[in-house]
Amino acid sequence: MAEPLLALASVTRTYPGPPAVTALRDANLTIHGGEMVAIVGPSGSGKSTLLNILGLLDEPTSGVRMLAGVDTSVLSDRDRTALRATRLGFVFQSFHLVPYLDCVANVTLPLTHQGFPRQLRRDLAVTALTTVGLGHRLSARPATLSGGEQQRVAIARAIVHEPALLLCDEPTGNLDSENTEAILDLLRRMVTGSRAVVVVTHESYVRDRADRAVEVVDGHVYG
Ligand SMILES: Nc1ncnc2c1ncn2[C@@H]1O[C@H](COP(=O)(O)OP(=O)(O)OP(=O)(O)O)[C@@H](O)[C@H]1O
Repeated sequence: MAEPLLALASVTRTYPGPPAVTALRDANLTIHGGEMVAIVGPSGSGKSTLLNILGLLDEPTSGVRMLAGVDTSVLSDRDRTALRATRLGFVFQSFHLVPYLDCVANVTLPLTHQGFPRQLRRDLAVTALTTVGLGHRLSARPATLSGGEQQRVAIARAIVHEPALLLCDEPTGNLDSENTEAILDLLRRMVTGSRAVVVVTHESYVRDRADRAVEVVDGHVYG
């Protein structure tokens, strides 16, 4: 089998407090390119903590995290940030678009510090916006778009640099059922042989669209 995109082995995360809270206990998880994985579990069970660790936004207290074969604990902060910026993309419930920038400018943001020439940045943003069905709204500001369209821009921004792993936190939480379906279809299309999509969700219909569900219960990761 191909090398996993991302693997956690015996990962524990304890917030020091006081009081200290162990939000993730001895977690093992492997994610391969080509799969869509749902992360589910009760409120406070550790889903956000897990997502932050998967996304290199937080560090394990103990255990090993490998991203694309690299043990991330040996990296400097700078190299870890660079790995996150090139290999990972993020989609959030509240779209986090910059209100005074148009769609193209929002989508080029992740490329700004990666040394791409301006014209290439624009071309990549136009391609990403076309992929999500917004090729006709390139110069629109977020406030002039529907919620579903804003989330499409956020997805374009998350894939513009061709990340290996797309991490989504309740991506349909602010959308009606029609837009939810469309966004789930789109996220499924983002899964390729070399790319995986991970979705934290409370919704059973989102879970049903994934290839498998990982359950987090009281900091334990199952599945
Ligand atoms: N920065 C922090 N400091 C201390 N404890 C924290 C911190 N962040 C989270 N926790 C605790 O860790 C546990 C897991 O929290 P986490 O946010 O990962 O759960 P969750 O499953 O994402 O919850 P929800 O579904 O409500 O968003 C909870 O007991 C929470 O109170």
